[in-house]
Amino acid sequence: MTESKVANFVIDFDSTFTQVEALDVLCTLVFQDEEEKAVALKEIERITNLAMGGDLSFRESLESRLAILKANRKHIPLLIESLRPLVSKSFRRNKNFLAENSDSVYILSNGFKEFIYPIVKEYGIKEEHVFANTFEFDDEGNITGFDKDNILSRSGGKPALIESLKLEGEIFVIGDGYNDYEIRKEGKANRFYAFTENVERKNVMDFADHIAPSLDEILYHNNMKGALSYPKNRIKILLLENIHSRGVKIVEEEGYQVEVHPAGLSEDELCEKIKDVSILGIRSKTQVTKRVLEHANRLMSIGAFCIGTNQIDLKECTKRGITVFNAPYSNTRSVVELAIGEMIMLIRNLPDKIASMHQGKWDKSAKNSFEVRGKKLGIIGYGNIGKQLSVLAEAMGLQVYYYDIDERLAIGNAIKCTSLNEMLGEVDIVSLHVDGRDSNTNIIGKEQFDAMKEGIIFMNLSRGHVVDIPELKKAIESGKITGCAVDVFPEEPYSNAHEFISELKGLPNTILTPHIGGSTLEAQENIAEFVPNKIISYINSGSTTNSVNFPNLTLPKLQDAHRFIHIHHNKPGIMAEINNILASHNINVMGQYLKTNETVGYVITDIDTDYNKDVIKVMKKIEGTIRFRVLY
Ligand SMILES: NC(=O)C1=CN([C@@H]2O[C@H](COP(=O)(O)OP(=O)(O)OC[C@H]3O[C@@H](n4cnc5c(N)ncnc54)[C@H](O)[C@@H]3O)[C@@H](O)[C@H]2O)C=CC1
Ligand SMILES: O=C(O)C(=O)COP(=O)(O)O
Repeated sequence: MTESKVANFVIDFDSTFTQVEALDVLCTLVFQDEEEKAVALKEIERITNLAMGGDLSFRESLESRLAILKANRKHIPLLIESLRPLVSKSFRRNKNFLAENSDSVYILSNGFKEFIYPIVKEYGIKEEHVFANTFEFDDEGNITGFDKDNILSRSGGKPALIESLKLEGEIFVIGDGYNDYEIRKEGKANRFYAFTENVERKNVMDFADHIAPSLDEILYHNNMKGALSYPKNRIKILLLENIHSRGVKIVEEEGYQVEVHPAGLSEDELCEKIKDVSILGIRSKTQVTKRVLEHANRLMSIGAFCIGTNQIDLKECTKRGITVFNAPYSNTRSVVELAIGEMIMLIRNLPDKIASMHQGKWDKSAKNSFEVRGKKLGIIGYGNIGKQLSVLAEAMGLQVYYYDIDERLAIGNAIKCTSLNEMLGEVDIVSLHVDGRDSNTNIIGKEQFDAMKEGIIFMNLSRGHVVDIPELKKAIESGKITGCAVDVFPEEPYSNAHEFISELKGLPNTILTPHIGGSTLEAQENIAEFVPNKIISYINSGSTTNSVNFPNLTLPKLQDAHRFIHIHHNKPGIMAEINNILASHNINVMGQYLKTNETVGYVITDIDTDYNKDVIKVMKKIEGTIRFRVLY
């Protein structure tokens, strides 16, 4: 980062200050007929791109575009109205910066002053700092051409104009087009920022001194105070395991640098990839181990786009001040529906019957086929999924029993069991819905299968390692289990391209599914909306609502204040130290929030915006500090 110094910012208008090309918008206002409009727009866009890419002289392009347009003076106010809401987001955000630095901000455009100035003046930009072409009109107000004496109506006009201004100090050009780069090429500017918030032109970006996806990035690059404490484009998010496009869109719109992978990554691959990643998005497959976290120099947050978080070393994340969020309810219903469907299929022997039909065998018989109505269902793990299954099963006439290691209230007429083995000896169908904590490894093994009633139906849609697979196989082969559904396995293939290997393959009346309990489009879309919003809220405000490993703090929106976020190892005295430091720096505290868990303390302090910045260094040095950041 360079030291702050007075520089002149020379800013392009079309597709830089605004998100669009103004003449394209004018076209949509002039042509009422949709077909005519589409043809004209296409032609104008083609010509604009040729000129922007440096393949057509600017004057030729301007003449051709105005000739196609046949616009009139009366269209100009309409154009201004249309452009006003289309000012680029980062320019809107940094309105104060533009106004406060109006002495050194210039607009340099090959567009037209008649519509440019009314837009930019609202951002404090001075009229005498706006350089652009001007229209010529006939007596009826029709736009017939442009002032050909204006240097900006010629190719190479921008460098020539900058030279004529004889500006003092450095000149930084911000633009999306080749003609903006030309100013730098001709040696009339010190730096060219290719502005890519609205369009990315490769042949412009290739020449840039710096590629800037937003004005925030340019201000940050120059150590100047903009609207954001940290430019969003510097936040890299890596999304693995085919996360629904809705989630990708949300983080793209937030302005993050997004990298997407359809499958999971191995530990080695992830160790390499994670180095410059600030946010990681995964599903149930990716193992975020201690070793991965040791490589995660910049990681602030992990989004598990699923329910289970046993694939993440949560303790290590907490120690490192990395927040973890999941989607605790979004696929609950999908799992429950699959469990209901499967228990009906199994009790009717459908997996075997279906297989026989495909082999040409017609086996019409009621032997070993039953209704689920009136049967006893035992649910192990009476959490969100277990409870919802309880409600639906009861509605179908099953008698529900449940067993949970924690105190869980019965829903409806469900019967709570205090002993797992006793419950297993009572029920006709058993369904596992525990979480995947390590201590749940093989909780269903020989002893539990032995305790089950003869002819039981067994389902596991929770985690693979909770069942002893060789023992399950024996129980199926012995006929103790007459129907079995397994959705989750101790070893699952890395991606759809890898083979599924399991000793459960080929067993009678056994449904094997590829961990799809939560794989419905509804669930995936809900998850993809829920998790990014939690992470974005954490990044923007520090809120940790619903975090699975951090003390949960829901924070008010930051207004006219700076926010200090201090994460530290939970040991006595740190809070007092923070407050002593704030007091000794004469800092006016406007609000303070603290929450701890057994590992970390999370302290948020909102302070008056005018403060001695030395305090930041001192806060970072407090012994036990894991992370410190400032938001505004
Ligand atoms: N197949 C799939 O695609 C999906 C699988 N899942 C799995 O289902 C699990 C459960 O999900 P939720 O119900 O939302 O979680 P939850 O956390 O609401 O419920 C889990 C319940 O299991 C209980 N429990 C934990 N260990 C136990 C044990 N040894 N014996 C008895 N009870 C025990 C807990 O006390 C808790 O009440 C998730 O953790 C995940 O691993 C979740 C979604 C989709
Ligand atoms: O939500 C969960 O815990 C699941 O097991 C679903 O995982 P998935 O997103 O399908 O990899």
